[in-house]
Amino acid sequence: MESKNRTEEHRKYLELLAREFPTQEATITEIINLQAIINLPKGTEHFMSDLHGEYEAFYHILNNSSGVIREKVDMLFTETMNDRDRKNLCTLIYYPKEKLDMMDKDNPITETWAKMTLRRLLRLARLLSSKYTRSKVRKAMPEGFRYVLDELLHALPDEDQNRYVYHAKILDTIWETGSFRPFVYALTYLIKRLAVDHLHIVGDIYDRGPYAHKIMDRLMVHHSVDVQWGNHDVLWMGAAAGSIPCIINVIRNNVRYNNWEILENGYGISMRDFVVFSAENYRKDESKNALVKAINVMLFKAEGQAMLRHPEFKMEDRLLFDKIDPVKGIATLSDGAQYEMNTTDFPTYDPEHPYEYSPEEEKIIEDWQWDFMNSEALQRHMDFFFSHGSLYKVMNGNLMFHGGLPMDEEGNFRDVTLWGKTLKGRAYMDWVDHLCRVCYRRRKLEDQDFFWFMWIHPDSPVTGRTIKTFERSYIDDESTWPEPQDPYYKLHRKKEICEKVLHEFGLDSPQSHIINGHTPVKVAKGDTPVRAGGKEICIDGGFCKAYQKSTGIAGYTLIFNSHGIRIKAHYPFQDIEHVLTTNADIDSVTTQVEMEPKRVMIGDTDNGQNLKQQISDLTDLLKAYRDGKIMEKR
Ligand SMILES: O=P(O)(O)OC[C@H]1O[C@](O)(COP(=O)(O)O)[C@@H](O)[C@@H]1O
Ligand SMILES: [Mn+2]
Repeated sequence: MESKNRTEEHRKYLELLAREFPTQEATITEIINLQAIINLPKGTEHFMSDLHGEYEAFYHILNNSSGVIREKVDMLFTETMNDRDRKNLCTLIYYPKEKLDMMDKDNPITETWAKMTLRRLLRLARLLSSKYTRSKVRKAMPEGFRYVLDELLHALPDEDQNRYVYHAKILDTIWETGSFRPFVYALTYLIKRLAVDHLHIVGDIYDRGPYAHKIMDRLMVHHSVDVQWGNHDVLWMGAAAGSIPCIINVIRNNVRYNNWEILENGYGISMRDFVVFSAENYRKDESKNALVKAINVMLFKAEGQAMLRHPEFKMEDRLLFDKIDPVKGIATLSDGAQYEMNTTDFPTYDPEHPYEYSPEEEKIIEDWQWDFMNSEALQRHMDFFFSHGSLYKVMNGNLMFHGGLPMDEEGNFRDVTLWGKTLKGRAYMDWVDHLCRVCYRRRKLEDQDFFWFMWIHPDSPVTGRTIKTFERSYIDDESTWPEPQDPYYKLHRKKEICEKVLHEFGLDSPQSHIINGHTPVKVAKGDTPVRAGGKEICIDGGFCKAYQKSTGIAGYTLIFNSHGIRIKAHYPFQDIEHVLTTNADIDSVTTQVEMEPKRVMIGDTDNGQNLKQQISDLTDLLKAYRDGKIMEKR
């Protein structure tokens, strides 16, 4: 009975498939196409993490494809071009418009140079396209020049003399019709598009740096990308869903780094009333910034209220704002120890009701909540996190997440009770991912609070530490600042723990890795991104300028192609202007993490498994046509 049902279901499925492939020829063509694809080398995946608003560095690394374009240019042209010319060619590929503008200003571009450059770009595009089917390359081409590009890329010019003449004629026409520039734009776009097949962002796009909104706009037009949520991203989701403690944390993170543009111009969040309120109510006689003093007070009130609403979060020891002496400037921490505070400026503090907002604070907060919830751009960016993102992702043998999983000291997955369910390991991660999605849509008070839990709580998979914003804000004695972390963040340096985590997610291959961010790799202090016998790779390398002193570099990209995994450590990036005038690239150091025992083909990837299934279904369909069980439609 069971198997009869299955046969019946399969037949129905084949009938649906027959709508798309109505004849034997159509079916055979598709089988051949898919067979060809699975025998190509796997496409290149790039991974980046902890971008923290550094749009320019991010954009440059996108443009230079993490340094891969430079490698290919060197590979093809070291014999025939000197170093300077190769660098010039790279800069042209990265920033074609700006580079051509600059060249034109000095000397008009000559026909000879233009044609030589086009030939070089075409050779490069040909090299990069060799890993893809012709159809995929065609789809990757900008529409306007698709036909010409296709002609020029396929059938190599040295195949025969006629081809060569034909290609030369096309180049003549491009020059004569004044299409050189748009053609260079199209070709350089294609080169960049082919150099990276898929991009993973392992969290923390937002905060500290100024232009996270521009990063989001760029990611939203990327051809193939996914995001694993970071704690800062989740904080912004919560703010967009109307959570007041999340909103105030967002404002605080950006006020402290002077990022007005993202708030005001990026998302239309008005800071005016808040600025006026701070100036009128907070003293100027201290070195402390009035805006920071004002936002801190609002934060500890909002967070105190949230803790009181949620005794189940068990955060009593973080209820510290009611235990201050605002006049003497003394804070009492949960262990009873007292510390001098760095300010006594608390104009809105009511000792009877320490967690209540003043009427002015209340009004500002209400307006912000409206702004966040009604910012079209912000809502669009956050929607993208849900359509293209998740808490974790498993792909081609790798497990990606921003932070970690709750563990005990022995390395067992630790139970967490959240919204009525007690779970651990992967089941807990799935539950948290699910709750984020539900809460983002529903947006009731408890839904909003859930995002704040995700930002602040040691049990949150994207945070995993006790956040000490109170101590870091008010107490200069830095011995109170360290934020104890979940045991996971120590244990994940052991190979057997990583293997256990990977196993939990169905990954048992020797070529599996955990890829994460969240804790900056302090290269300057001898730390390395590859740990646990190669099982754990942390790529939080400090795109964030504020952290570059401790990391010593300016970000990592991990590159996983058919030959294996490499890491590129990038050195600090100045700005685009500097690249254009000096051809400076972001220098990078490459480390081979792992070589594949044999070249990885598409058939070996997760997508390859789907394709093989499709081939098998199409083969069944072909048989059904031949046996007369399904009729062809011509
Ligand atoms: O995910 P990240 O980048 O570690 O950010 C979270 C950390 O940021 C902090 O809020 C400190 O921020 P700043 O470095 O900007 O002062 C810590 O309290 C917290 O642990
Ligand atoms: Mn983080």
